[in-house]
Amino acid sequence: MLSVQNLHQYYGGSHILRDVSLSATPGKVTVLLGRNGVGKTTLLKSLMGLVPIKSGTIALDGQPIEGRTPYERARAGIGFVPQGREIFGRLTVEENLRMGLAYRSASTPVPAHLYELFPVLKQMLGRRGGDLSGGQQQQLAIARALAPGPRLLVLDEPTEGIQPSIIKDIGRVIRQLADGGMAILLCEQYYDFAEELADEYLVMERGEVIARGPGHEMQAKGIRQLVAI
Ligand SMILES: Nc1ncnc2c1ncn2[C@@H]1O[C@H](COP(=O)(O)OP(=O)(O)OP(=O)(O)O)[C@@H](O)[C@H]1O
Repeated sequence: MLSVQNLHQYYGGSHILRDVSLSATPGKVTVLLGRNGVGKTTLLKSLMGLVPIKSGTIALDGQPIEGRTPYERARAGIGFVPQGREIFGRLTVEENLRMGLAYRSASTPVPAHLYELFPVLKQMLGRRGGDLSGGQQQQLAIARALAPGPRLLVLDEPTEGIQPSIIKDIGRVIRQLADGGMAILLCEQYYDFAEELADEYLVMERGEVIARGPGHEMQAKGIRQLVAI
């Protein structure tokens, strides 16, 4: 489904992504681990077309997308949950969800199954996004990304600053989505959460992928030590 080959990216003279290759597959959670500042967010933004790449290819179902706009990539089936959630604080929960449907017709309803995944959102439909807790905002950001029905969901550190009970709920939803056939690319620093969900893992250090393999090997390979602060 998603195939990234030999990606390089620079901010000015700084070489930020160095020959990064990875893939994400339907029905699997691919976890990207790395400490602060190794280039995870830059990689995800490159995938979404939010920052330009210098060289390399990004393909969705075999079709190159690296020349496409973020909007076109969303339409092609990629949902993005950005770091820091980027909820519209002055819009209601329902309006935030509708933003996820912006490229559909105005009468397209918010899919009801989103409220089954995140029941709290149904109770808070009229509440302003800015009045939600961090965990509720994170759930809203995930639901907004899911609203148009993506085939690949890309999440940038969804556990950052979130209370443990909501982290558990988010983990359950991610597993459920993958079991339903969605491809998931999850960028994380929280090792235990990542290990529990990973079907495949990659570790980045200074812009390079330094380790990769099946999720069940993470413990034996000592991956925790690679990302410990
Ligand atoms: N707009 C920018 N201009 C210049 N340098 C940047 C810019 N954004 C990020 N960087 C640098 O690029 C490197 C990678 O940053 P990035 O945010 O991708 O890392 P990260 O692994 O996602 O870290 P974090 O977990 O803190 O988000 C860092 O050294 C950062 O300082």
